Amino acid sequence: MSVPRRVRARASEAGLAASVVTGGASRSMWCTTDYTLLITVINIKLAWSLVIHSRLIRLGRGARQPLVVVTVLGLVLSALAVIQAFALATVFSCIVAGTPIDALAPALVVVAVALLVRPVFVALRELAVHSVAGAVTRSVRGRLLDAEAAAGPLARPDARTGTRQSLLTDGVDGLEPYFGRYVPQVVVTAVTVVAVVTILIALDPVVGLVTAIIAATVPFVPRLWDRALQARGDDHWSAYSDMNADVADSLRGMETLKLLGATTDRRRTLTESSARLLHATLGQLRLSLLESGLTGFLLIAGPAAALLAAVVRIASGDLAAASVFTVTLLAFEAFRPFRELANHWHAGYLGVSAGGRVLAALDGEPGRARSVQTTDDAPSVIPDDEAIVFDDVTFRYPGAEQASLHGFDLRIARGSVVAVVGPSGAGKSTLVNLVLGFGDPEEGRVSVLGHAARDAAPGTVALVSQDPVLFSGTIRENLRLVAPGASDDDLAAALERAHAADLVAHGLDSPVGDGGALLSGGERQRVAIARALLMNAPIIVLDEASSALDARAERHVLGDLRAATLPDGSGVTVLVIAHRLAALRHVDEVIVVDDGRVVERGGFDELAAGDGLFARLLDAQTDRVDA
Ligand SMILES: Nc1ncnc2c1ncn2[C@@H]1O[C@H](COP(=O)(O)OP(=O)(O)OP(=O)(O)O)[C@@H](O)[C@H]1O
Repeated sequence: MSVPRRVRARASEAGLAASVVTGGASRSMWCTTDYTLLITVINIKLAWSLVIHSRLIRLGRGARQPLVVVTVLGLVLSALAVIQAFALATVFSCIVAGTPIDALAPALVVVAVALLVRPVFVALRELAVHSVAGAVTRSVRGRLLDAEAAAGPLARPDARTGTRQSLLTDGVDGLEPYFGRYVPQVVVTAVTVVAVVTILIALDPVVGLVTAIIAATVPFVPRLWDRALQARGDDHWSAYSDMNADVADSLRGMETLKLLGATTDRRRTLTESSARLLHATLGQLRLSLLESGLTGFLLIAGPAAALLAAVVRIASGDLAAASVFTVTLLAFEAFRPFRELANHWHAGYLGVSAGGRVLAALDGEPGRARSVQTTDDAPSVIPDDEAIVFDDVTFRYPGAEQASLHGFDLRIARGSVVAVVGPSGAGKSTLVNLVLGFGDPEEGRVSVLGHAARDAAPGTVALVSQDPVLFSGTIRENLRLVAPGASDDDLAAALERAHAADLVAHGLDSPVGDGGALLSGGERQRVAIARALLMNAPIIVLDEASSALDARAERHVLGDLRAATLPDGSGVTVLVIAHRLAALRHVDEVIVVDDGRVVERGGFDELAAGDGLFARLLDAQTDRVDA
């Protein structure tokens, strides 16, 4: 393989074959160039498809612009490094050739400028990396939270809180280095390697080819362990999120564990999950070190092989001796981006392990697996005066063998106050979940104000549960959550309607504590009822929401809710699930549910006077009170 004389001449003249590979190049050289470029392009394509996980790339769509900026800045830094290498090679060649010191000035100025501007671009790139990280985490975390909210509590009943929390925090954070550093570096590496190898081929095809072959091998090394590394990454993430879930469970249930005398057993569980995490971390580390060792060897072997090839070519007279500096420094630059990429490799794998789970959580966005609900297709035949309609509904929880509701029919008129009662496990909470649109029936339809429940506009149904969630902050902040524009008078009025005047007297600025810990159970429930009233929702569902109040207060709250109206003057529909039946004396209708079906319905007095399930449940409670 001969090198064009013209190229050799130039290389010997300046120590720099530098830039020019022109039309005068021989056919054999072009063949070599084509071949090398082909290898490099295949290499880039493979590296891209194997190193970059295309499904994961979708997660970075919120950060396209800063990603481009980081990549461009990375390319500028690489270009500076190559220019600096050229200038240094010129300096060395001139020194060796005994060129007067004045002639070195331009090259020294280039080196000085490159050294001076480099930190500026490094700083700019760091800022851009943080923008990518911020944009990716904001967008992915937002989408995950939306998916969580849309899925509702029934979608992933077996998902542990700590596991979901890990995904939302550390899992999303794991994507930061993947997108901020690893992905742009893959592009920078690919472009730099192609550019530097092309220049080396122009200098000397043999040296260029040797560099190209070793450079093409580097991205394949981690591929040898790809599956194992990914499996170890998955193990590591599972162990990590399981341990977090165990810690979260333990913290939440600390008092219960203490009262049950189960702290020792719990400690053992935590020790075991820590040991599993340590084992998974060490396993991943061992494999990473092995892979880093081999990659590191290739990164040293690459420039060394290029230097060796250059020495052989110089010895055979095919390359000017002065070119040795250019070849060596450029060969080093061809492998430098790989070194940076290798540093981010670990981050890349973390991102891949976490990203896979993030994608799984986002699968089917907005997040709810649908079953057979057909309301969309069927024209609505819901009369205007009906707020909630269950039309021959059969519902089964995901994975459950038995249906929890079968052939369930129920029509609740707008503005009415209706109670649903029944023994434990009858299906009352299931009914509430379906009204809230958290699940889809296997058969039949659930409609809320004429729409499929799952399509009801946000704010249509206000739920107050037995153990409502209050957020750390003041009473005012908790109420303003649903009515940001409400005045203090509005807040106080809502609290009074929820029979929480004592809390008004206390002051709206009173802190409620973590999860409402500074309030009693009854106070928490009343604040939650006031919050539901402030929502101005046309339907309010109280699921054992007044269970912590005394019987008189519970009766009063329910009585007041009868009078609740919306801003347009229409009445609020109230669905009450209650165990304390005596408190339901003034509701419009009582629906009695048993074994997933409506078994009785009617007025309180009518059912109480009968001999059905309601009368038996009422008798049982009266007997208990009498006893
Ligand atoms: N997430 C779930 N997965 C599977 N089955 C469930 C799930 N939640 C409830 N069930 C089952 O559905 C049936 C109805 O439960 P539901 O919670 O609706 O009863 P309930 O009337 O509200 O009972 P309680 O008064 O004790 O709260 C029960 O057999 C229960 O075991």
